[in-house]
Amino acid sequence: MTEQIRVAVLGAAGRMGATTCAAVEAAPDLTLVARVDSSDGVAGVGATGAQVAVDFTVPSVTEANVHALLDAGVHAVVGATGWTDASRARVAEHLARVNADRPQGRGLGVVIAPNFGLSAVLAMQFAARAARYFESAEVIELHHPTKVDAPSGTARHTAAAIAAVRADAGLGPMPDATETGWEARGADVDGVRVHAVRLRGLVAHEEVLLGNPGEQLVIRQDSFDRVSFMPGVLLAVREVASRPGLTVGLEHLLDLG
Ligand SMILES: NC(=O)C1=CN([C@@H]2O[C@H](COP(=O)(O)OP(=O)(O)OC[C@H]3O[C@@H](n4cnc5c(N)ncnc54)[C@H](OP(=O)(O)O)[C@@H]3O)[C@@H](O)[C@H]2O)C=CC1
Ligand SMILES: O=C(O)C1=N[C@H](C(=O)O)C[C@H](O)C1
Repeated sequence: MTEQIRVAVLGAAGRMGATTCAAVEAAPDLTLVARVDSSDGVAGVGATGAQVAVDFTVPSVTEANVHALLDAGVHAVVGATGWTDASRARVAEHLARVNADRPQGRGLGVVIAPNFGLSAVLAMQFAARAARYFESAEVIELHHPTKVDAPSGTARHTAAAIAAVRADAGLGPMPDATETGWEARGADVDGVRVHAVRLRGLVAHEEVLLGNPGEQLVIRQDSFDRVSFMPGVLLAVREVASRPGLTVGLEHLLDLG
């Protein structure tokens, strides 16, 4: 029999949490040992024997959950949004501290992925690859109307990557003659405009528009069902223990990073 990885799911009653519980239960090498909801709190996860916890909670609690998991000696796979450079840096610093006290080769790992869907990861990669060749770039994310945060974590990550590539290539600000009505031009993420659509019937979708004189490149991905995120989530659950420290983005587990 293959060695089982014991998994806890935080936010288990939510849309992604419930889908993750089903995927873990269906995986022959994983055992679901805890379903943690908002009424339970994260404190008891260590006592469940979980080796890895998957966090699909909400932006307001996910960072605190990760710190509690690290204090309990549990690896973390994080899909919840709301992460910033500062909160990621605090987790990296916490990891360095706990791992200094752990035996060689037994360090804790945290994988934070703004999007576990292969189509989304590839769209972000393609957009970053293309960004240096275009004068203009804008991001449109489209989601179900029950989503609490905007713009999406994926769109922020996409825009930040485009901005980094543009800066590296020495591209200046994008052409934009707007003088009035800035509220209609979307959020500014590192100088890249990001537009958020909330529409009944949608799940999770993103378009990156790249423009030059006389031409346009559109990169689009669609997650029609939350099962699309599960291969990425399960990959991270299986890999996190062999990646001590902080990993941001599923691309690094797919050898795309
Ligand atoms: N990385 C990725 O690939 C993806 C990321 N996401 C992200 O995942 C997150 C969850 O999305 P979704 O499932 O749609 O949202 P839901 O609102 O359906 O689920 C969130 C769940 O977390 C629970 N929760 C809140 N606080 C706690 C807590 N302290 N401990 C345990 N559980 C808690 C909520 O319970 P209650 O309702 O009782 O408060 C709820 O059941 C979002 O940030 C979303 O953006 C979504 C899809 C893919
Ligand atoms: O809330 C969602 O649904 C999603 N959230 C993530 C995000 O904000 O990027 C990932 C995906 O877009 C679905």
